Amino acid sequence: MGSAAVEDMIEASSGVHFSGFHMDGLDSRHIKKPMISPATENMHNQPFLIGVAGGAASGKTTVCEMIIQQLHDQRVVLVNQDSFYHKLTEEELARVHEYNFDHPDAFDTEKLLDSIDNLRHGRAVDIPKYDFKSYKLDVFPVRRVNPSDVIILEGILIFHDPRIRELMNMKIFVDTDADVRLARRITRDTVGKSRDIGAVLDQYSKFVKPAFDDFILPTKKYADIIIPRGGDNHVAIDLIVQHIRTKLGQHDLCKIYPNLYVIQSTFQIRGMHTLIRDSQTTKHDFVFYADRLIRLVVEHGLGHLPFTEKQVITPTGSVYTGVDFCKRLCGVSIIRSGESMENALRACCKGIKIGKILIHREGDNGQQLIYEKLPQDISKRHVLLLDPILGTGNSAVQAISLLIKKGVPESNIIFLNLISAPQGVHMVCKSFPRLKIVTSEIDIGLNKDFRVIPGMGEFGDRYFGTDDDDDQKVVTPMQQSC
Ligand SMILES: Nc1ncnc2c1ncn2[C@@H]1O[C@H](COP(=O)(O)OP(=O)(O)O)[C@@H](O)[C@H]1O
Ligand SMILES: Nc1ccn([C@@H]2O[C@H](COP(=O)(O)O)[C@@H](O)[C@H]2O)c(=O)n1
Ligand SMILES: [Mg+2]
Repeated sequence: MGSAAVEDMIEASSGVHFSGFHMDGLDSRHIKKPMISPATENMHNQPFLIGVAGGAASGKTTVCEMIIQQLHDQRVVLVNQDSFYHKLTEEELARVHEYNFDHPDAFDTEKLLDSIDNLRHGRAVDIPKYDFKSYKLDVFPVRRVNPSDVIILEGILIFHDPRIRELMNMKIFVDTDADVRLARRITRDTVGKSRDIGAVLDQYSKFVKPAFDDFILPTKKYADIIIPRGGDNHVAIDLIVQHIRTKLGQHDLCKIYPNLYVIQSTFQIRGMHTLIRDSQTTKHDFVFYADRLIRLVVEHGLGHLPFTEKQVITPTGSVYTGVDFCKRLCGVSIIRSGESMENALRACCKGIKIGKILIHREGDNGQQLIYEKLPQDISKRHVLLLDPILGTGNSAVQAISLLIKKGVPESNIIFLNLISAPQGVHMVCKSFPRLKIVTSEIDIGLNKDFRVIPGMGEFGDRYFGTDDDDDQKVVTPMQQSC
């Protein structure tokens, strides 16, 4: 994904992610509003942008219609590249059989980009309808396209321009044999568009086939998914729809960073977050609920380790085919807050070795590595890096860089935290695309003091009891019942 797209995502993804919670009943006068930038105030959810390319009559529209049908409960719009054909001059119209409709220059790509930009920023656009018979764009009535959760861009050359390609979250290439495409084209153009068969074959050999070879086929390499047999391939379409559904349920940052995992939110998890974030929660309850959440994050993180298949004999004498845990493993905690996660890791992985890293923070950027104690053979182990809060990402980057310097492959590091700020996620995921981050919630951002907001204050102080006035804190009904 391109830098412009990433910057837009940063802007949008810094916004509140309520995950099913409503503000009804809350008295807004008592809620301190975080200081947020105007860009964040205008935040919107980023649509999931899908590109569908392939030769003419390969089945692109058919595939798109099948996806849309399966996503009937979502807001999905289809934008055809055809709508952006340049208007032909009188001269071109007079000699239309010499016009190359399959060349990238036949399309008004700037206008297409402008429409996509508007849709991505939540603005409706008017798109002309293209009439294949008259070769004209019907400006009246135009088609009004509203911003949606999923935008599908379809067209023979939709992957040609890198600026459009970079905006796409998923790229599909419909791969259908040339003879099938030609046969369908002949039927479509003669029966559907009342064209003369000689002219159709002439256009095919003069323009369509060379353009396919020179411009369309070379874009196949950009596809994330290649669908052979188009609409007949129900398995591929089901998988694509499943993937889109997963992505729609995720935080915007997960759409751009495949190495970021936010554990599935439930009301239990939200309840635990509510307690640990509440400034009135007692130290005892803070530790109890933080430990519960940490355990969930640790278990989720362990799920990302490689495994080997293992068969055992059960007491009934039957064979059970399962998996064996990854053996070469260690934890590394970033002192001091990270140490709060050690017990959960020890509880899950008996006898696990745990190393420590201390990074001193001076303001935002003055990071200094003060102390490290790591297992000697760390380069041969998978490392679970522990820190409950990911803020600016500066300490995390220092710690990860140290692990890599010690010979730990980037892909062997799983960074576990409870709360992440988008700024830290961007920094870590961009710097280390092969590492995995597992977190339980992503917050709005950082305040001017680089503290995560809404956040939960100084985790280490609250967990280890080094903050003050614990006695004044009240016990809530939920704390009593759970
Ligand atoms: N799997 C298929 N089997 C039979 N006909 C198909 C299939 N997929 C598409 N078609 C037909 O082929 C023609 C071109 O399909 P379409 O989806 O419009 O392709 P494209 O959008 O790539 O030009 C249409 O008439 C369509 O009905
Ligand atoms: N006036 C026109 C405009 C375009 N074409 C052909 O349409 C093909 C693209 O449309 P698909 O739905 O098949 O993607 C392309 O091959 C153009 O040659 C046309 O024939 N007349
Ligand atoms: Mg089509």
